Amino acid sequence: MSISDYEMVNAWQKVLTLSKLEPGQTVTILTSTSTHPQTLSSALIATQSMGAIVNRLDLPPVNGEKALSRDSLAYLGTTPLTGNKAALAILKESDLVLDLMTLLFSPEQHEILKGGTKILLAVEPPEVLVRMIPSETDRERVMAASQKLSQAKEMHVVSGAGTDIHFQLGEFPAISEYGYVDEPGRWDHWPSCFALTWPNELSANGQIVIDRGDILLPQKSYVSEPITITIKDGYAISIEGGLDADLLREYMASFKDPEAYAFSHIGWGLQPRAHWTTLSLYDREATIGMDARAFEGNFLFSFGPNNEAGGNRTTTCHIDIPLRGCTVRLDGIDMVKNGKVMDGYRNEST
Ligand SMILES: O=c1ccc(O)c[nH]1
Repeated sequence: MSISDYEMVNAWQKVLTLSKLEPGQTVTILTSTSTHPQTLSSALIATQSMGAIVNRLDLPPVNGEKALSRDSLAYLGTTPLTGNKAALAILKESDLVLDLMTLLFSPEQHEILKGGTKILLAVEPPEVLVRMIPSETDRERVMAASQKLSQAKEMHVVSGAGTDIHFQLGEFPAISEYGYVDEPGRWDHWPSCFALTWPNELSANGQIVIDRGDILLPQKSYVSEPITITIKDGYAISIEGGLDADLLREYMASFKDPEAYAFSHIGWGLQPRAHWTTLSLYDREATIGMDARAFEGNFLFSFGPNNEAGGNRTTTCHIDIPLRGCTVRLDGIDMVKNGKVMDGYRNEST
């Protein structure tokens, strides 16, 4: 069901207030051909209603002829900002960038954040954004989880389907995604609400079973028969199963890049307003699947780059895979048990 302009303006005002937007600050709204018109028009109204100096920067799309999907997270690395000094200059001069285009996993994003500019990504449909307006409660839960991740030395993930994998941790920071940018230099994604980190390089070993009903992104498909992935020293060395496995293996092979089989981020979902089922109710290209990434109790892992965390691996291939029914253990303590978040750690740390 669609959302009224009034509701969407109101949602932006809540998120911008949580993001501490002040009168007189400069906001630049970054758009491209895939930007949702209602998200844009309501952002322009909300930012001006809060006294901001508002710009809009519209950039032509890139990589259309290289990517095999139109999903903005499927083909990474270069963006319309690559080599575009004038566009970088306006964004670096802004206090807040509303990214309605998708800069994620780009070197330009880091360059903009370094100077203290805040970036908030928002590319899901308006009704999804309004259903998951972030809250300070979301932030508290995610911060507690990412604190546990930042203190842990090892993550062990198991499931009844046969997943049994160990990751060593500590080389990279823990990231908290809670949907608003309340500190200078912060990046976040509305909607989200999950904690993640990256495994130490070459440290992942074991197997992951993507079970029936688990989700592949950007494929936006629910796996119909299990896919078994063998992991050795940080890389997927085999991807076996039925048609879903063949499709995943062929898609990753099309990038002709051995780094596509390395791990990107690992973590778990904490958003009670996100649902595993939502993807089954949307046309494939109508969403980037944030319900799948954020639903409470998932184990979200991904293949691809680690430059987002400060690593030196960049690859244009990025696959996000949220699993149900896993137990995620940090240094022997269950953070998620059979797909249910154990919030006890929140009481300990807050
Ligand atoms: O918000 C996001 C979206 C995609 C991703 O891979 C990480 N975080």
